[in-house]
Amino acid sequence: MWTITITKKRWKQFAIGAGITLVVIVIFFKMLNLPINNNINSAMPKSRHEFETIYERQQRLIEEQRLELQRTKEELTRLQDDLRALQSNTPRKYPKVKYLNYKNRKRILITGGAGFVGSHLVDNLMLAGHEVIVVDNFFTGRKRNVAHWLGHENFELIHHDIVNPLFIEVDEIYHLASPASPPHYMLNPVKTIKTNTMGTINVLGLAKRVMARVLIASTSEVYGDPTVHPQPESYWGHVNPIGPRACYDEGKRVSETLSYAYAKQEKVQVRVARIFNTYGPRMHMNDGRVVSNFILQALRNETITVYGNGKQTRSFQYVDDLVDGLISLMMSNYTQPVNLGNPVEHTIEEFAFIIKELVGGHSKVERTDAMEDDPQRRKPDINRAKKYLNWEPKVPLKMGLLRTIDYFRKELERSDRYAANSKKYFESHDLERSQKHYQFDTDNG
Ligand SMILES: O=c1ccn([C@@H]2O[C@H](COP(=O)(O)OP(=O)(O)O[C@H]3OC[C@@H](O)[C@H](O)[C@H]3O)[C@@H](O)[C@H]2O)c(=O)[nH]1
Repeated sequence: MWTITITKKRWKQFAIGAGITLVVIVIFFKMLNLPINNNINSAMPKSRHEFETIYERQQRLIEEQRLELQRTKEELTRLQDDLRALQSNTPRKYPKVKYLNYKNRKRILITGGAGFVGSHLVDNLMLAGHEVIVVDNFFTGRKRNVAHWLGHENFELIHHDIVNPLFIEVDEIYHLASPASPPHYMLNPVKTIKTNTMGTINVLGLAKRVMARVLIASTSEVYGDPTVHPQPESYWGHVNPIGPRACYDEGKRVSETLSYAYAKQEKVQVRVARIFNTYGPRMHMNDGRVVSNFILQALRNETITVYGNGKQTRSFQYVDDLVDGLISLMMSNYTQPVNLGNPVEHTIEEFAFIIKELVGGHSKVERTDAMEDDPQRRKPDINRAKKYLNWEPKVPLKMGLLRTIDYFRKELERSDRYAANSKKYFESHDLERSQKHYQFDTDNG
C-alpha cells in the first residue's frame, strides 16, 4: 500500500513537471513567433527557404522595434522642449523680497554684479527690497550667479562693458567691475588698466550726472608688498609700478585718485573700500586664487601647490562679511578709504594644511616656484571700520571654509555630470541630426 502511494506521488510530480515544460516550450515558440502545433517538430523550419523567411520576419520585427524606440526618443525630446518652454512662460518663484515704499526704495547699479562678490551683494540688496541693475561684460562674471533673479520686477541685467559710457538713472552705484584674481588680471593687463581707469571715469561721470553716491571697490593690493604691518589706511603702500601686478595695483590706485578728484572737483559723493582677500561660494572653478586652487586640489586628491616657501601670509574674510561691510560703508557718512578684511592671519603653508584637514583625502602639500612680486605679509588694520561703520567680520575661517568646500564639491559633481551628459549626447545619433540641421543652416548662408 505504502509503495503504491509513493508511485502515485511520483507520477503526479512527473505530470506537473511535464506540464510546466510544455508550457515553457509553447511560450518560447510564441516569443519566436513560430507556428505551434501539437507536434513540436512541426514548428521547426523544414527547409532552408522556411528558415530564411522566419529569419527575415525576425529582422523586420527588430527593425520595427528600433524605429519605435527612435520615435519614442524623439517624442521625449519634444516633450522636454515643450516643458522647458512652459517653464519659461510660467511665473517663477523668487526669494521673498522685503517691501520698501517709494521713498526708501533705491535704484542701485552694481557694475560687475554677476561676479563672485557682486552677485552676493545683489542678493542682499534685492532681499532688502531695492531695485538692482547689474552691468557685467561676463569676462569673469557668470549669468548663473544672478539667474535666480532674472525676470523679477526689481531686477535688471545689462550686458555691457564699463569701459564704454553708460546712461541710466540710478541713486547709488557699487563699482565692482574688474577681474580680481591675479592670473585673470594679468591675462590682459591693458584691459585691466582700462577697466580700472576708463571704467571708473565712466562710473564717476554717471554718478556726477545723476547725483548718485558711488562706492569704489579698491583693494589691499594698493599697499603692494607692504613694509608696514598690519596695514592701516594711512599707509601709502609699496608698489612696483612696472611689475606684473601693476596693472591691477596701479589701476586701483588711479581709481581711488579719480574718486577723490571727482569728489573734490565735482562734489560726487564717494566711498572707497579696500577689500582684502575674500572667499566663498560662487568663486569660479578657474578663479586661480589660493582658496579655490587649494580646495579643488584637495577635493581631487591632487598635490596642493604652495607658491614659494609658503611663509607669506594672508588674512581671509568670508564673502558675507564683506557684503555687510560694503553696505555699511555706502550707508555711512565716512568718506575716506576703509579696509574691509578679516585680521586673522595665516601663512599660506598653514592654510594649505587647514584646507587639507577640512577636506580630508590624501593630497600632498608641495612647494613650487614663487610668484613674482608676491606680497609677503598682509593683514588689515580694521580699527577704522570698527569705529566708523561699527563693522567687523563675524564668520570664523573654518565655518566659511566648510561652506566653500561644500560649494566646490557640488560644482565638481555638476561639471562631471555635465561632461558625462554632453558625451552621451554627442555619441548618440542625435549628433547626426544636429549636424544635418547645421549643414542645412550653413547651406542657406
Ligand atoms: O595655488 C596657489 C595660489 C596662490 N598661492 C599663494 O597664495 C597667496 C594668495 O594668493 P591669491 O592669488 O589668492 O591672492 P593675492 O593675495 O595674491 O591677491 C589678491 O589680493 C587681494 C584681492 O584684492 C585680490 O583678490 C587679489 O589680487 C599668494 O602668496 C600666492 O602666491 C599659492 O601658494 N598657491
